[in-house]
Amino acid sequence: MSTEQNQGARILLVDDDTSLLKLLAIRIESKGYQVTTCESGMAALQLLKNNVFDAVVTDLRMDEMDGMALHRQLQSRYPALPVIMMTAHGSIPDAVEATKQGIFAFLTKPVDKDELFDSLAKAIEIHGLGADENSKSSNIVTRSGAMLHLLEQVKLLGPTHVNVLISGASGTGKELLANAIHQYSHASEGPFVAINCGAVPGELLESELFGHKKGAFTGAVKDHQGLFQQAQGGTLFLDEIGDMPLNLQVKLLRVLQEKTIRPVGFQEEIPIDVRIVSATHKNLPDAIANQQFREDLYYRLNVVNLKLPPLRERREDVSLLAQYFSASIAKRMNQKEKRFTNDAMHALVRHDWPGNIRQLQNVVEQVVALTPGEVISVQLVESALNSNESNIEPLSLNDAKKEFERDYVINTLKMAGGNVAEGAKLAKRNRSDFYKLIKKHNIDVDNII
Ligand SMILES: Nc1ncnc2c1ncn2[C@@H]1O[C@H](COP(=O)(O)OP(=O)(O)OP(=O)(O)O)[C@@H](O)[C@H]1O
Repeated sequence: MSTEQNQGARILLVDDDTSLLKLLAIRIESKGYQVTTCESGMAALQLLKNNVFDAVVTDLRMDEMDGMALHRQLQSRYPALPVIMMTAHGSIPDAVEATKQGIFAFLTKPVDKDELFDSLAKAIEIHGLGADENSKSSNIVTRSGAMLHLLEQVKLLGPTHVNVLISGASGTGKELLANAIHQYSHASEGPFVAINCGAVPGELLESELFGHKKGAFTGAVKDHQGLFQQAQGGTLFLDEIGDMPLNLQVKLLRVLQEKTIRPVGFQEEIPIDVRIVSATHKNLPDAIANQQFREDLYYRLNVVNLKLPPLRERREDVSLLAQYFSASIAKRMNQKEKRFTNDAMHALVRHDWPGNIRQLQNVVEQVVALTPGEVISVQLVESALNSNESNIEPLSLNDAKKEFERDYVINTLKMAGGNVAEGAKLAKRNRSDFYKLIKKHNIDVDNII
């Protein structure tokens, strides 16, 4: 890590030897760090209550609370905070034991300044900068500049009631961000209701969203309240909006314009007061160009667009999230929190995370479950990364083509209102060719709308 990247990193320096404290502070500040000093473990804990630090450098031998006791306190209160311990020559505890306890580095006094700078730079490279205050008010764990900027926008947007479209790859935290928008809105006391439009078959989605009357169709054995009504006075999160069938897109647009819904089989309109946050991993302008998404609906939903970066573009969040997930498991299972060795953490930070935060969460769950002691090894992390990656099998080119062709025919038929001749025209194919495609993919034309 370069000196420029250290700018702003906040170091808490603890030593009861005041002259050494001053000297070390000047040295560390000369490298571009911000240094806060204090003379006891208790004072350090007090400072940590109201300030965020990125690393702690502490003396081992101190009266009342020594460096190890301070470290134990820090470990339970701030597990992601790296601790560098300084000690007089000859009193270094067994290095293996020290690493097991999660101490980032042991330095002998008199401290070699290059060794100190190396340890600090490495600690901040691996652990990144501390989570920011802004992220604490939502459930979003982050210290990434891009994410903190997004959270600032969320704070501003929350109370405005405008529709927000979140774009980002799978597992980047779209639902969590949608929930943060809700938390910052005036309707935060109201319900937050989420639906994945891609996971519900088209024919069911309409009644899921708008509800239905008993007997409106076969299987409608009683009145059903739709999600719009369930979200009344709150927020409705429409995940994977790009997968919504075209006929429903028309209905949704009408709802957004009229601010009323009509459950299937109902005669009367019901007024609704619901804020819409939607999300997609698809490129909607492309879907519009391919006539798979309505442009007018896009502009209604996309009053403001928030883009969630993939995890590999905010690597500074990896260690924070990994420790957060490990701590959450410990809390859930009522166990002691398991810690990663420096090498294990480095392996996580270097990884590319195609499945983003959800994948990181899976890997952490896996390694925590397979670690008998308290320290998670690099070997275990590497094997979890390998097995996890091989689970995400890419489609073969042939399968991808088949999938695309099938979706294309279905969407074209939808646009043609289920009329095969019209569909063939839109696809610029003759009718018998288009029929062959319908047969090849086993598409039920009668139920296409
Ligand atoms: N910054 C974060 N801090 C803590 N947990 C997070 C964060 N981002 C995501 N998660 C967790 O990761 C998991 C995936 O997040 P989420 O469901 O919000 O992603 P998504 O983008 O909506 O995924 P998909 O596109 O697959 O629906 C969830 O368990 C969520 O709580």
